[in-house]
Amino acid sequence: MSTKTPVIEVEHVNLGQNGHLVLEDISLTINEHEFHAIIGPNGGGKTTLLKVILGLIRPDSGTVRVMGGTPHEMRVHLGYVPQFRTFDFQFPISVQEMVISGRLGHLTSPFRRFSQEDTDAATEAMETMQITHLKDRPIHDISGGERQRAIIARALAGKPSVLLLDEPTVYVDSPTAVRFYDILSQLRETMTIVLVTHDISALSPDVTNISCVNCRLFTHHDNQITDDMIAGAYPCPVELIAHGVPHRVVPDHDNRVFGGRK
Ligand SMILES: Nc1ncnc2c1ncn2[C@@H]1O[C@H](COP(=O)(O)OP(=O)(O)OP(=O)(O)O)[C@@H](O)[C@H]1O
Repeated sequence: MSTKTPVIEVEHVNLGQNGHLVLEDISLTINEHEFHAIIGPNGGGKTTLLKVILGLIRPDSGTVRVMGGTPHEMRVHLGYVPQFRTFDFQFPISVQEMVISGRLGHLTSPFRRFSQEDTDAATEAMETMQITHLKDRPIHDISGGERQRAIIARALAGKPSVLLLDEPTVYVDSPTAVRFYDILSQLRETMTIVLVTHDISALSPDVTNISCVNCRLFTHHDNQITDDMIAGAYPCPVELIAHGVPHRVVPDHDNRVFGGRK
């Protein structure tokens, strides 16, 4: 029997923002080499949960362990791909300069220059994301899909053990998203992947685990989106995950839930 090694352990996390409870009693374990999707409606707390895991926001109560340590201690093992819109693409740097900036967490001093190891890691990350041909182009001069790949290459340059991505397919078309998910599936051989998205119609068939967040967390520790997860997390009809989408991971379901409730 294979043993699972937890890399992220969230226990009884509560967090309020501006007097509103955003995360309520969240407990979640993500094991090594999982491709874990965190889904949920807009404003449901997905990004906030990701930031708690990354140690960017402290919960009001509860604990977060990353590879047995605190998120702060283990920061160098976490690769973070924030939402696309948080990047300033007018910054006058090339794709290669952007990608190698993902090595900053590995510098032992802010005054140290990038080493050959840093350059090699950036080169490898650009190869993985298939953007080597763009390396000398200014980042303001490439397409949205290419920018998205550059952001992910930047995270990969840090050689993370866990890659956390926030809405990575929002600005890419369907064929690009499919290629992108193929790359993520390959990356899973060497790292754990945590992907946040509200767009459950575009989930990869290779996702191994799905958790649903809407203040509280609903999960079944596998890759099924079940009636009770949807009923718990989505306050309104969810036809968007329904029919005609290839590779869907929704099992037989109760029309009362999927047809529009509440
Ligand atoms: N810094 C903050 N101050 C006040 N409220 C906040 C802050 N950050 C998040 N919130 C609120 O917390 C809730 C959850 O936000 P969050 O961004 O985590 O949701 P999400 O599920 O990622 O949404 P989306 O799919 O729209 O990106 C929202 O109601 C949001 O307005």
